[in-house]
Amino acid sequence: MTSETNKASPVISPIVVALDYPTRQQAIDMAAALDPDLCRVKVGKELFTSAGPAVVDDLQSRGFDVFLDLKFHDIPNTCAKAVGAAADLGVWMVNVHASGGRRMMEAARNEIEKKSHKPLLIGVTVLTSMEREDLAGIGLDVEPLEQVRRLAALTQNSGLDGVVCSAQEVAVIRDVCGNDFLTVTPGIRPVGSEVGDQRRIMTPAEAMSAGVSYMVIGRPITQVADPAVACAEILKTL
Ligand SMILES: O=C(O)c1cc(=O)[nH]c(=O)n1[C@@H]1O[C@H](COP(=O)(O)O)[C@@H](O)[C@H]1O
Repeated sequence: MTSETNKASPVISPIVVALDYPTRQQAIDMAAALDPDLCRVKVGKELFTSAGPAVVDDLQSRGFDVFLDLKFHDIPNTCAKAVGAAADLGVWMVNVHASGGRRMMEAARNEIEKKSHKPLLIGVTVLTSMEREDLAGIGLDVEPLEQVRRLAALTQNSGLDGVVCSAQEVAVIRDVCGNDFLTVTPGIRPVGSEVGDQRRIMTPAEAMSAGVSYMVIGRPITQVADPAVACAEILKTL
């Protein structure tokens, strides 16, 4: 269900740089150091909440495809309208929490189908910061891989274009959902970089071999002395 608009995107790199900043200016400064032919960018909750939709316009006018990562999770009507508003911003990709369930995801899909610009619609499975004990804490007595597999199948059956998951789960998702179903993987950590709050991680090269469609990378690029060099170095390993 990938839209024509997105198939036409000229960027061949799988890297999506997470612009997790508190101000528009910091995000724009980082974008200025990056090449829109070598990566896409992600606007998440921190930046969107502080800078608003204008920052999406700023980044798009600089040539970047924007992944609007607001992980919508609400009743079907509210979620669908939010996804529709994201489509109206012209973003390349938008996501919802798959745990919002089939009716919520179908409503989001249907809303996008009404729009002239159709972003890729992606379901977040199990956050890459979570491991088995975190799932137990919310009442799920299951391995992350099993929960990811279940939510990926539900996401595909609800008509979405792909999932956010860890690169560790990509092989299983390809088995269950096929090669056209997109996998978007945060939790990417080059050898030697700080793991921080992430738990289910892989290096960029491992993620590439696992067959991820896109890898989301934040701090290993944005928190180093030369982000452009870090991005180029990671690309070289792929
Ligand atoms: O949807 C996401 O992008 C996302 C899902 C997930 O399961 N884990 C995850 O880390 N993310 C986002 O991916 C980015 C990862 O950033 P770093 O950990 O700094 O590389 C952050 O902006 C997270 O909000």
